[in-house]
Parts: sequence; C-alpha cells; structure tokens
Amino acid sequence: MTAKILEINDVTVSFDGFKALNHLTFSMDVGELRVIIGPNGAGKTTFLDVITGKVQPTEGQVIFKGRNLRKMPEYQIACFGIGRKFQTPRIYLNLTVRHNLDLACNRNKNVFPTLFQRTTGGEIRTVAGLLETVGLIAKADFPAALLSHGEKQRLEIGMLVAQSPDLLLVDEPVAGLTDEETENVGNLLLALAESHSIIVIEHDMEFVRQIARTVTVLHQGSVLCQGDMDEVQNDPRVIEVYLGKQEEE
Ligand SMILES: Nc1ncnc2c1ncn2[C@@H]1O[C@H](COP(=O)(O)OP(=O)(O)OP(=O)(O)O)[C@@H](O)[C@H]1O
Repeated sequence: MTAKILEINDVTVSFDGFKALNHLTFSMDVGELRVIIGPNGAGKTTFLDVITGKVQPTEGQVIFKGRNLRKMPEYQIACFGIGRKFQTPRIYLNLTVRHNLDLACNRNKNVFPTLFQRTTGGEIRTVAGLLETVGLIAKADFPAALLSHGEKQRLEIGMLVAQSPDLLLVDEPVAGLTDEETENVGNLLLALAESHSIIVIEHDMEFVRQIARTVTVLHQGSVLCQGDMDEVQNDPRVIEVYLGKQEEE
C-alpha cells in the first residue's frame, strides 16, 4: 500500500457557525500531484489554510506524514515540510533572480529544520540547479522586478522548492498568465511532481487538463467527487455545480 503524505479526517471549520469546511475527508499518496477545483466559496483556500495551520479545524484531524498537526503553529508546520505558494508572488523585486533563490536556499540553514528534525524531503537544492529547474538561467542577474508575471511565478515556485518541502501547496499559479506562460508553469509543476507531492488549486480548466492526474472537486466545504479529468468532467453533479456554470459565463 502506498504511504499517505496527507490525511484529512472529517474536518469541519466553522466561522461564527458558517461551515467553510463541512466534514471534509481527503487523502493523498506520497509523490502525488493533486488538483483541487471548485466554484467560488467552495472552501479551497480554507482547505489550504487548515493544512498550513493558519486556521485550526473546529472538528476533525489533519495528519501529515503520519503526525497530527493539531495546535501546531504555522512556522512549525512549514519547518515540518509543508511549503505554500500564494496566488500573488512574494519575491524581493529589487534583488536579482539569483539573489532571491540564494536567500531561499539559506533559509534552510536556520535553526528550525534542525530543531524539528525533517525526516524525508527532497535533496538540498543549489541556486544553479534551481535556476535551471525554473528556466531562468538567462535572467539570473536581472532584478526580479523586470520579470514577466509568469517568470515571477516560476521564481517563487523555485524559492519554495529551495526549502525542500515534502508537500507543496500551490494556489492558482496561472491566474492572469498568457497561454505560453501557463504552459511553462504547467511544465515546471509536472517536472517537480517527479520528486514532490503537490496540491494545486486552480480555476483554469485548460491548465487543469494539462497537469491533472487526479482531480478533487470541492463544493460547499466537502468533497463532491474525485477522479481523473474525464470522470470529473462527465459527473453530472460537477456539471451542475461547477463546469455547467462556467460554460454559461
Ligand atoms: N475568516 C472567515 N470568516 C467568515 N467566513 C469566511 C472566512 N473565510 C472564509 N469564509 C467563508 O467560507 C467560504 C469558503 O471560503 P474559501 O475562501 O475557502 O473559498 P474558495 O473556494 O477559496 O473561494 P474562491 O474560489 O472564491 O477563492 C466562503 O463562503 C467564505 O466567505
């Protein structure tokens, strides 16, 4: 049986009685690339927040690498091997691409990874290797401010990978990108999926088709259905709550 990197057991998150997550159960294997889709307000961001410890479950458990994350602060969960990329790139615009990656690599050397004893995790990355992975060798000495939006997204993904997370959480990485940049980010995530477990949240269905093996559909804070792209697209419940609505727009 394949080991699970993440298990979310019957998690509910209530905000003043409103259930943003409602008895949600989810799991994924080590090394899986999973795409999460769902209409606005389905609970996708809350789902990531509960994994990173930004939000605590009202009920239920989040188990990462076999360990219950309950009451663990966000920084400790990050050190334990969960890296998150937010929708808007968080990079140092006045520093070069190389310098940004260098800083991210050096974050590895602080006290917390030693304190919290990372057990698995990808290999420690070098700046040169990361520049190649994210396709930015030619722009290594450019200030990050001069990068296109897609290049900034790739740089930030590289900065995340520099910290050798076991699980990467990537929130809408292609919002606002051109078709070519979208394909580049997709290829980068597919390459990273060979050595990482990755969860991607995305609205862009073309992009989902490019990268998805298994898709999980969230609706009203619960898993509506799960399967490969064809299964999900042809599920009448999904057509009703998500794809149908999108096609009408
Ligand atoms: N801090 C909060 N307080 C109250 N309600 C909240 C809070 N955070 C989220 N919600 C509500 O929980 C529901 C799920 O929100 P969430 O942001 O997780 O959805 P989403 O699927 O990420 O949506 P979108 O695709 O629009 O980003 C929404 O109805 C939202 O208004």
